Amino acid sequence: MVIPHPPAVPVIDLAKLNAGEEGKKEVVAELLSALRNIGFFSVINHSVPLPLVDQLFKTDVETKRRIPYVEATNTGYLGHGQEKIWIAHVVYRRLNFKEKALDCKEAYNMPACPEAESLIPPELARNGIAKSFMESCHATLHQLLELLAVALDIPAEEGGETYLSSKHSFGGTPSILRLLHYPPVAGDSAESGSWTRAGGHTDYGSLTLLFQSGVGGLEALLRVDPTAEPVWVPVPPVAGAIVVNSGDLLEFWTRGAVKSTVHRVVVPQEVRGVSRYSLVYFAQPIGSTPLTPIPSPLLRELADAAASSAAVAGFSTAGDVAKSISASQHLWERLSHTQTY
Ligand SMILES: O=C(O)CCC(=O)C(=O)O
Ligand SMILES: [Fe+2]
Repeated sequence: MVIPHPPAVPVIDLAKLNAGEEGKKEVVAELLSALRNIGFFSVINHSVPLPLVDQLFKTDVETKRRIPYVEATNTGYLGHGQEKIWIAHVVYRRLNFKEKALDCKEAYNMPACPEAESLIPPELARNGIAKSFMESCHATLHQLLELLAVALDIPAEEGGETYLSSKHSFGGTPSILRLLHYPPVAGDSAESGSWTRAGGHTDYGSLTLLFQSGVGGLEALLRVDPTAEPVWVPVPPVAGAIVVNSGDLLEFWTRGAVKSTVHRVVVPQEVRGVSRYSLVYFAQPIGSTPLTPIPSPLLRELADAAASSAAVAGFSTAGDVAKSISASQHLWERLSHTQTY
């Protein structure tokens, strides 16, 4: 469906945090509204050094290929067609999209924790590139989780501002940093229907931080009536920005008040013949973290309405998975449906 004025993905300027309490209030409100509405936003004036992003984009394919994929840790290299990400998502299946394509991409997953240095290729371990990048992603993750905790008004006796960030240690979690390369597409092959860059899916963790090269194609599914044609909103590259989206765990923890938005990567006409690179930091909490609701008065107020509308719209992953499982059980369950080999 083409809608005349699709909503734009909000851009949140973290520099406002330097403008005292008023600035912080504004950012907190923008963050919650973006997560509640589309589940995607871009942040500018963050503290992740951009030269590191460029260095990681340039990682040589041979370097990545040398480290084979290991299912038990979800790390290493996956080549073209080895992932078919769309099929894992129960909500997506229910929408009955025709897309059953393989993902035409290569992915290289690194554990996003300091103790995993032996799994980081020497080229990226040298000069501490990978480690510095992960540390700065982690610091931004904490900053965003603390702003979200403020937005949700979590009481101090429950952990307050650090309720969410304290569950996301640096190390000791299955968080990963993923280097993605989508090869150039020739002619009309993108329309053949047998493959896509990344099929529609939700992310399995809490928040995802994504850095895109200047090449577009990422799209978020707008939550509309599931019986109508889906509406995809472009998530365009914004120079120097991080794209942030909510994953399944935030949907569980907020009882559906924040959704885990379905997204995909397509090949717009203007970027055919061009490689696309992205870097994705998939944040996961400590594996044993339960999927129980965040203690928040605001969420309690929203819970009933959100639960019933989510159930009606059929967009709730929360309703599809037993709530008694832990964050890592959810992750491994989702991963087990993703690989094609
Ligand atoms: O490459 C992108 O822009 C998005 C990739 C993505 O959504 C994923 O790997 O989960
Ligand atoms: Fe994703």
